[in-house]
Amino acid sequence: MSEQIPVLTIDGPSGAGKGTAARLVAESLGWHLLDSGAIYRVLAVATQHHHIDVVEEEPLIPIAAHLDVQFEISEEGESRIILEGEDVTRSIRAEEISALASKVAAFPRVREALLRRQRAFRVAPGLVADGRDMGTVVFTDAPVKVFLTASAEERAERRFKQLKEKGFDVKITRLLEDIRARDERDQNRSVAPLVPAEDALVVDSTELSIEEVVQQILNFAQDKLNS
Ligand SMILES: Nc1ncnc2c1ncn2[C@@H]1O[C@H](COP(=O)(O)OP(=O)(O)OP(=O)(O)O)[C@@H](O)[C@H]1O
Ligand SMILES: Nc1ccn([C@@H]2O[C@H](COP(=O)(O)O)[C@@H](O)[C@H]2O)c(=O)n1
Repeated sequence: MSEQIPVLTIDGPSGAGKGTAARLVAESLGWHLLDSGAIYRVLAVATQHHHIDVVEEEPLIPIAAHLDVQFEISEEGESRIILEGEDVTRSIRAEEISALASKVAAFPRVREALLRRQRAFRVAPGLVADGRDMGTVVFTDAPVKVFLTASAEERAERRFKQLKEKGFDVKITRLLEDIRARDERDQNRSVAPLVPAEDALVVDSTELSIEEVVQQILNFAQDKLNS
Protein backbone atom coordinates (compact mmCIF):
# COMPACT_ATOMS: atom_id res chain seq x y z
CA MET A 1 0.00 0.00 0.00
CA SER A 2 1.53 3.30 -1.09
CA GLU A 3 -0.12 5.02 1.93
CA GLN A 4 2.43 3.26 4.13
CA ILE A 5 5.35 4.84 2.27
CA PRO A 6 6.45 7.92 4.22
CA VAL A 7 6.25 11.38 2.67
CA LEU A 8 7.94 14.56 3.88
CA THR A 9 6.21 17.63 2.46
CA ILE A 10 7.76 21.09 2.10
CA ASP A 11 5.31 23.81 1.12
CA GLY A 12 5.81 27.56 0.96
CA PRO A 13 6.04 30.62 -1.26
CA SER A 14 8.36 31.11 -4.20
CA GLY A 15 12.05 31.47 -3.38
CA ALA A 16 11.74 30.32 0.23
CA GLY A 17 14.28 27.59 -0.50
CA LYS A 18 11.89 24.62 -0.75
CA GLY A 19 13.50 23.04 -3.81
CA THR A 20 17.02 23.36 -2.43
CA ALA A 21 16.04 22.03 1.01
CA ALA A 22 13.94 19.24 -0.50
CA ARG A 23 16.86 18.01 -2.62
CA LEU A 24 19.29 18.00 0.32
CA VAL A 25 16.80 16.36 2.69
CA ALA A 26 15.98 13.70 0.07
CA GLU A 27 19.70 13.00 -0.42
CA SER A 28 20.23 12.71 3.31
CA LEU A 29 17.28 10.32 3.78
CA GLY A 30 17.89 8.43 0.53
CA TRP A 31 14.30 9.19 -0.56
CA HIS A 32 12.77 10.16 -3.92
CA LEU A 33 12.03 13.77 -4.84
CA LEU A 34 8.96 15.50 -6.31
CA ASP A 35 9.25 19.11 -7.50
CA SER A 36 5.51 19.64 -8.03
CA GLY A 37 6.02 23.23 -9.25
CA ALA A 38 7.88 21.81 -12.26
CA ILE A 39 4.68 20.03 -13.32
CA TYR A 40 2.70 23.29 -13.27
CA ARG A 41 5.56 25.02 -15.13
CA VAL A 42 5.61 22.26 -17.79
CA LEU A 43 1.85 22.62 -18.20
CA ALA A 44 2.33 26.38 -18.68
CA VAL A 45 4.84 25.69 -21.48
CA ALA A 46 2.47 23.11 -23.00
CA THR A 47 -0.27 25.78 -23.25
CA GLN A 48 2.17 27.86 -25.31
CA HIS A 49 3.04 24.87 -27.54
CA HIS A 50 -0.69 24.40 -28.20
CA HIS A 51 -1.39 28.15 -28.60
CA ILE A 52 -3.92 28.20 -25.76
CA ASP A 53 -4.58 31.42 -23.86
CA VAL A 54 -4.75 30.84 -20.11
CA VAL A 55 -8.05 32.62 -19.58
CA GLU A 56 -10.56 29.81 -19.12
CA GLU A 57 -10.35 26.34 -17.64
CA GLU A 58 -11.98 24.07 -20.22
CA PRO A 59 -9.25 23.99 -22.94
CA LEU A 60 -6.58 23.35 -20.29
CA ILE A 61 -8.10 20.13 -18.93
CA PRO A 62 -7.14 17.73 -21.79
CA ILE A 63 -3.62 19.16 -21.86
CA ALA A 64 -3.22 18.67 -18.10
CA ALA A 65 -4.73 15.17 -18.24
CA HIS A 66 -2.49 13.98 -21.10
CA LEU A 67 0.69 15.94 -20.39
CA ASP A 68 3.46 14.19 -22.32
CA VAL A 69 6.34 14.83 -19.92
CA GLN A 70 9.33 12.77 -18.77
CA PHE A 71 11.53 13.51 -15.78
CA GLU A 72 14.93 12.02 -16.66
CA ILE A 73 18.42 11.82 -15.18
CA SER A 74 21.14 12.33 -17.81
CA GLU A 75 24.31 10.20 -17.98
CA GLU A 76 26.10 13.03 -16.13
CA GLY A 77 23.56 12.76 -13.30
CA GLU A 78 21.73 16.00 -14.23
CA SER A 79 17.93 16.00 -14.04
CA ARG A 80 16.21 16.83 -17.31
CA ILE A 81 12.59 17.56 -18.12
CA ILE A 82 11.32 16.57 -21.57
CA LEU A 83 7.97 17.91 -22.79
CA GLU A 84 6.59 16.48 -26.03
CA GLY A 85 10.15 15.46 -27.02
CA GLU A 86 11.67 18.88 -26.26
CA ASP A 87 14.13 19.55 -23.41
CA VAL A 88 12.42 22.28 -21.34
CA THR A 89 14.66 21.98 -18.24
CA ARG A 90 15.90 25.55 -18.58
CA SER A 91 12.97 27.27 -20.28
CA ILE A 92 10.46 26.35 -17.54
CA ARG A 93 12.48 28.49 -15.07
CA ALA A 94 11.91 31.78 -16.95
CA GLU A 95 9.92 34.39 -14.98
CA GLU A 96 7.28 34.54 -17.73
CA ILE A 97 6.64 30.83 -17.14
CA SER A 98 6.55 31.30 -13.32
CA ALA A 99 3.66 33.74 -13.75
CA LEU A 100 1.87 31.55 -16.31
CA ALA A 101 2.27 28.47 -14.07
CA SER A 102 0.62 30.31 -11.20
CA LYS A 103 -2.29 31.21 -13.52
CA VAL A 104 -2.88 27.64 -14.76
CA ALA A 105 -2.56 26.43 -11.15
CA ALA A 106 -5.55 28.52 -10.05
CA PHE A 107 -8.05 26.34 -11.99
CA PRO A 108 -9.60 23.60 -9.80
CA ARG A 109 -10.07 20.98 -12.55
CA VAL A 110 -6.52 21.48 -13.78
CA ARG A 111 -5.26 20.71 -10.27
CA GLU A 112 -7.56 17.68 -10.10
CA ALA A 113 -6.17 16.38 -13.41
CA LEU A 114 -2.61 16.54 -12.04
CA LEU A 115 -3.27 14.82 -8.70
CA ARG A 116 -2.70 11.21 -9.78
CA ARG A 117 0.54 12.11 -11.57
CA GLN A 118 1.91 13.68 -8.39
CA ARG A 119 0.80 10.84 -6.11
CA ALA A 120 2.56 8.33 -8.40
CA PHE A 121 5.88 9.69 -7.09
CA ARG A 122 5.16 8.03 -3.73
CA VAL A 123 7.59 5.14 -4.07
CA ALA A 124 9.60 3.24 -1.40
CA PRO A 125 11.63 3.99 0.64
CA GLY A 126 10.02 7.46 0.84
CA LEU A 127 9.30 10.75 -0.90
CA VAL A 128 10.23 14.37 -0.26
CA ALA A 129 7.67 16.55 -2.08
CA ASP A 130 7.84 20.32 -2.43
CA GLY A 131 5.18 22.74 -3.64
CA ARG A 132 2.21 24.74 -2.36
CA ASP A 133 -0.34 22.05 -1.40
CA MET A 134 1.75 18.94 -0.74
CA GLY A 135 0.77 18.75 2.94
CA THR A 136 -2.74 20.20 2.62
CA VAL A 137 -4.11 18.38 -0.47
CA VAL A 138 -1.84 15.93 -2.29
CA PHE A 139 -0.33 14.01 0.66
CA THR A 140 -2.62 14.90 3.58
CA ASP A 141 -1.49 11.77 5.44
CA ALA A 142 2.24 12.64 5.22
CA PRO A 143 3.86 12.02 8.62
CA VAL A 144 6.24 14.99 8.26
CA LYS A 145 5.03 18.40 7.04
CA VAL A 146 7.07 21.58 6.80
CA PHE A 147 6.05 25.09 5.73
CA LEU A 148 9.12 27.04 4.64
CA THR A 149 8.88 30.80 4.25
CA ALA A 150 11.04 33.97 4.12
CA SER A 151 10.41 37.70 3.61
CA ALA A 152 9.44 38.73 0.06
CA GLU A 153 12.55 40.97 -0.17
CA GLU A 154 14.90 38.12 0.78
CA ARG A 155 13.17 35.77 -1.68
CA ALA A 156 13.45 38.31 -4.51
CA GLU A 157 17.16 38.74 -3.70
CA ARG A 158 17.71 34.97 -3.83
CA ARG A 159 15.76 34.60 -7.06
CA PHE A 160 17.75 37.50 -8.59
CA LYS A 161 21.09 35.79 -7.82
CA GLN A 162 19.79 32.41 -9.00
CA LEU A 163 18.47 33.69 -12.34
CA LYS A 164 21.58 35.84 -12.97
CA GLU A 165 23.77 32.77 -12.42
CA LYS A 166 21.64 30.90 -14.97
CA GLY A 167 22.20 33.71 -17.49
CA PHE A 168 18.68 35.23 -17.41
CA ASP A 169 18.44 39.01 -17.78
CA VAL A 170 16.36 40.12 -14.76
CA LYS A 171 15.71 43.18 -12.61
CA ILE A 172 15.29 42.90 -8.83
CA THR A 173 12.38 45.40 -8.66
CA ARG A 174 10.48 43.41 -11.29
CA LEU A 175 11.23 40.14 -9.48
CA LEU A 176 9.88 41.53 -6.20
CA GLU A 177 6.68 42.64 -7.96
CA ASP A 178 6.33 39.22 -9.60
CA ILE A 179 6.88 37.41 -6.30
CA ARG A 180 4.25 39.54 -4.55
CA ALA A 181 1.76 39.01 -7.39
CA ARG A 182 2.38 35.25 -7.34
CA ASP A 183 2.06 35.10 -3.51
CA GLU A 184 -1.24 36.97 -3.75
CA ARG A 185 -2.60 34.60 -6.42
CA ASP A 186 -1.33 31.43 -4.71
CA GLN A 187 -2.64 32.45 -1.27
CA ASN A 188 -6.06 33.67 -2.37
CA ARG A 189 -7.16 31.17 -5.00
CA SER A 190 -10.34 29.20 -4.33
CA VAL A 191 -8.67 25.79 -4.52
CA ALA A 192 -5.58 24.55 -2.64
CA PRO A 193 -4.53 28.00 -1.44
CA LEU A 194 -1.02 28.36 -0.10
CA VAL A 195 -1.42 27.93 3.69
CA PRO A 196 0.56 25.90 6.23
CA ALA A 197 -0.99 22.52 7.06
CA GLU A 198 -2.28 22.47 10.66
CA ASP A 199 0.37 19.93 11.63
CA ALA A 200 3.27 21.60 9.78
CA LEU A 201 6.49 22.87 11.31
CA VAL A 202 6.78 26.50 10.15
CA VAL A 203 10.36 27.53 9.36
CA ASP A 204 11.22 31.16 8.49
CA SER A 205 14.46 30.99 6.51
CA THR A 206 14.98 34.78 6.14
CA GLU A 207 17.92 34.71 8.56
CA LEU A 208 18.90 31.05 8.16
CA SER A 209 21.51 29.41 5.96
CA ILE A 210 20.47 26.49 3.75
CA GLU A 211 22.38 24.14 6.08
CA GLU A 212 20.47 25.43 9.13
CA VAL A 213 17.14 24.97 7.34
CA VAL A 214 18.02 21.41 6.32
CA GLN A 215 19.13 20.55 9.86
CA GLN A 216 15.86 21.85 11.36
CA ILE A 217 13.86 19.77 8.88
CA LEU A 218 15.92 16.62 9.51
CA ASN A 219 15.60 17.03 13.30
CA PHE A 220 11.83 17.46 12.98
CA ALA A 221 11.61 14.43 10.64
CA GLN A 222 13.56 12.29 13.07
CA ASP A 223 11.18 13.20 15.92
CA LYS A 224 8.08 12.57 13.81
CA LEU A 225 9.24 9.33 12.18
CA ASN A 226 10.38 7.83 15.50
CA SER A 227 7.31 8.83 17.53
N1 LIG B 1 18.40 29.80 3.39
C1 LIG B 1 18.89 30.29 2.26
N2 LIG B 1 19.78 31.26 2.26
C2 LIG B 1 20.27 31.79 1.10
N3 LIG B 1 19.91 31.37 -0.13
C3 LIG B 1 19.01 30.39 -0.19
C4 LIG B 1 18.46 29.80 0.98
N4 LIG B 1 17.58 28.85 0.59
C5 LIG B 1 17.59 28.85 -0.77
N5 LIG B 1 18.47 29.76 -1.23
C6 LIG B 1 18.74 30.08 -2.64
O1 LIG B 1 17.57 30.76 -3.11
C7 LIG B 1 17.29 30.39 -4.45
C8 LIG B 1 15.83 29.90 -4.54
O2 LIG B 1 15.75 28.68 -3.82
P1 LIG B 1 14.79 27.51 -4.28
O3 LIG B 1 14.78 27.38 -5.77
O4 LIG B 1 15.12 26.32 -3.47
O5 LIG B 1 13.38 28.12 -3.81
P2 LIG B 1 11.93 27.52 -3.97
O6 LIG B 1 11.21 27.79 -2.70
O7 LIG B 1 11.99 26.11 -4.42
O8 LIG B 1 11.33 28.44 -5.11
P3 LIG B 1 10.20 28.07 -6.20
O9 LIG B 1 8.99 27.64 -5.45
O10 LIG B 1 9.93 29.34 -6.93
O11 LIG B 1 10.75 27.00 -7.09
C9 LIG B 1 18.32 29.33 -4.83
O12 LIG B 1 19.35 29.95 -5.59
C10 LIG B 1 18.87 28.83 -3.51
O13 LIG B 1 20.23 28.42 -3.60
N1 LIG C 1 2.06 22.21 -5.52
C1 LIG C 1 2.13 23.32 -6.30
C2 LIG C 1 3.30 23.72 -6.90
C3 LIG C 1 3.30 24.83 -7.69
N2 LIG C 1 2.15 25.52 -7.87
C4 LIG C 1 2.09 26.68 -8.76
O1 LIG C 1 3.13 26.67 -9.72
C5 LIG C 1 3.87 27.88 -9.66
C6 LIG C 1 5.34 27.55 -9.92
O2 LIG C 1 5.82 26.77 -8.84
P1 LIG C 1 7.35 26.81 -8.35
O3 LIG C 1 7.34 26.08 -7.04
O4 LIG C 1 8.16 26.11 -9.38
O5 LIG C 1 7.73 28.25 -8.22
C7 LIG C 1 3.58 28.47 -8.28
O6 LIG C 1 3.61 29.89 -8.23
C8 LIG C 1 2.18 27.99 -8.00
O7 LIG C 1 1.21 28.85 -8.52
C9 LIG C 1 1.01 25.13 -7.22
O8 LIG C 1 -0.04 25.79 -7.34
N3 LIG C 1 1.02 24.02 -6.46
